[in-house]
Amino acid sequence: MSTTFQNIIGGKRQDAHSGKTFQNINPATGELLGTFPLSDETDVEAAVSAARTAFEHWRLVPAPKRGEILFRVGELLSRYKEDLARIMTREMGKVLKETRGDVQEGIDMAYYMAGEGRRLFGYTVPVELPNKSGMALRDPVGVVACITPWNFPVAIPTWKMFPALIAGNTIVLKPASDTPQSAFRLVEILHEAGIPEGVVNIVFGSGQTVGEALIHHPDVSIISFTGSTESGRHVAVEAAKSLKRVSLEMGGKNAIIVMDDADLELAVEGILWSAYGTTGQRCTACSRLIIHQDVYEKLLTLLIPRIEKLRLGNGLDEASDVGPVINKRQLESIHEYVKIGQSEGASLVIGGKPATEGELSKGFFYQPTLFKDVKPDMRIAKEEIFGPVLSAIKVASFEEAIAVNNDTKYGLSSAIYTQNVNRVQQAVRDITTGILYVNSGTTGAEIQFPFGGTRGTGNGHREAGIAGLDVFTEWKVVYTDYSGKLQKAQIDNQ
Ligand SMILES: NC(=O)c1ccc[n+]([C@@H]2O[C@H](COP(=O)([O-])OP(=O)(O)OC[C@H]3O[C@@H](n4cnc5c(N)ncnc54)[C@H](O)[C@@H]3O)[C@@H](O)[C@H]2O)c1
Repeated sequence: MSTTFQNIIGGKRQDAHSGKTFQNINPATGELLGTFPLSDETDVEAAVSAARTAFEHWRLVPAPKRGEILFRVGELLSRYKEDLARIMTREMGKVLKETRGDVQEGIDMAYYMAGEGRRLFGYTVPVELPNKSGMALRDPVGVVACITPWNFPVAIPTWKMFPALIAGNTIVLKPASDTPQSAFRLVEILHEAGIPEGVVNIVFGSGQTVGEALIHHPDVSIISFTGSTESGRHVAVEAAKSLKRVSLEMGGKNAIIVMDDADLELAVEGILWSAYGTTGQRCTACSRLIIHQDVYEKLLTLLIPRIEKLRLGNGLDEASDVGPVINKRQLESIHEYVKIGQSEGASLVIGGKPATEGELSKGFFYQPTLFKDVKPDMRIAKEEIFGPVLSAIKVASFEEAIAVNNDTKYGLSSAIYTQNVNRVQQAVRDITTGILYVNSGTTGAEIQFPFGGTRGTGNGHREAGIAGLDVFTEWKVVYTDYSGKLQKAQIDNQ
């Protein structure tokens, strides 16, 4: 059943100023799910204005009280978890167990940040003069624009909004146009939990119009962006013109290294989950498999039948392992990369085509694909494909494995399978990445740790954990001199 949705601005539901709309489609079936407002600068202006007004009272609400509201958000997300997971599976395709996990990330973040309401630690340290004190505390920054992708439609907005909210900021959320319904429901739940009107606003529309207007709006203090490196670079360049603070979480070309001493059965489990989970459409998905030459053929022999057994299907069907890709454009882009891989001389072992049998023909399904004999400088080994395509690369040594892993313009997640404790320690030292997994796949971040990557994956910020608060707060240092006289630092104590 298709429904018409509206923006939520200042607590009120509103159509786009233009009156235009766009459609929300189920990628597994092609079915129309809903119609959303195609907003423009006027809608952004209204949303930023509502957020700016709300900031003046939200920043004064004691943080423990803000935490109580976030705690209720966590409770409501738990209550509505199944509904939200089904909305998400319908609009972006990943299988139910994964969309339940996506909501769970939001629940975890709500409880974690609710607790921060009674911490938000600053610090005090001694000062150099007598009868004087000093402390550093965190101030909110103002209006935060959250620009989010479609692959984690609930988790990613919560990773941005909850730390921003606990710190006293207000929000304009612009979700991806492929997954507007999950974001809409999330904002409804925030309001049901008691988030005051105007504190969280949602505006639907394109990156080129709504996103741009947010980047350039003088009352937006921070852009918190997750998406492709190409879009993120553009956001950074545009925001730099007004010295706007930008936090970027972008693409990945993540690798699993399998050494000659690895537990190969265990490695196969991690490879399957990391490469084909979410149909390969995770920023942390494994798309490069770096295998020591002594176990190369043996590992592939174990892996191939397991890939063959993966069941493609509608994510709402509990029997499905792998859902569709997000849209036709992405399906075509993946297939283009497969053709590039073949033309570069890689050997296609399995998959390599859109899946069109029976019901699959209605949606955007792609066969789980494996290439072997891939060289590190081939495009399929260098560029983010964002689909179920894995490239197996053979290496002769541990050192070569590390070098191949690090030779990428991205740096989000890496993994190594080995039983050798010395190699583990060397990998911890030498792999340049934001996240490293030992004897596990490249996915599975937990919200209490910093999340983000090096090189083209990010711009030095991290989301989640305590580090996530740094994006949304400004340090303020307060010196109090109770000596009753002018004391000059660096002068009077010489
Ligand atoms: N590092 C991470 O934490 C992380 C997590 C998930 C996804 N990703 C990355 O996201 C990408 C997939 O998501 P996507 O296809 O939605 O990315 P995308 O860059 O196309 O879009 C992301 C968001 O940016 C908006 N946008 C696009 N152009 C814009 C512009 N000019 N100005 C402002 N906003 C603009 C889009 O409308 C969308 O809301 C992949 O590259 C993936 O690796 C990264």
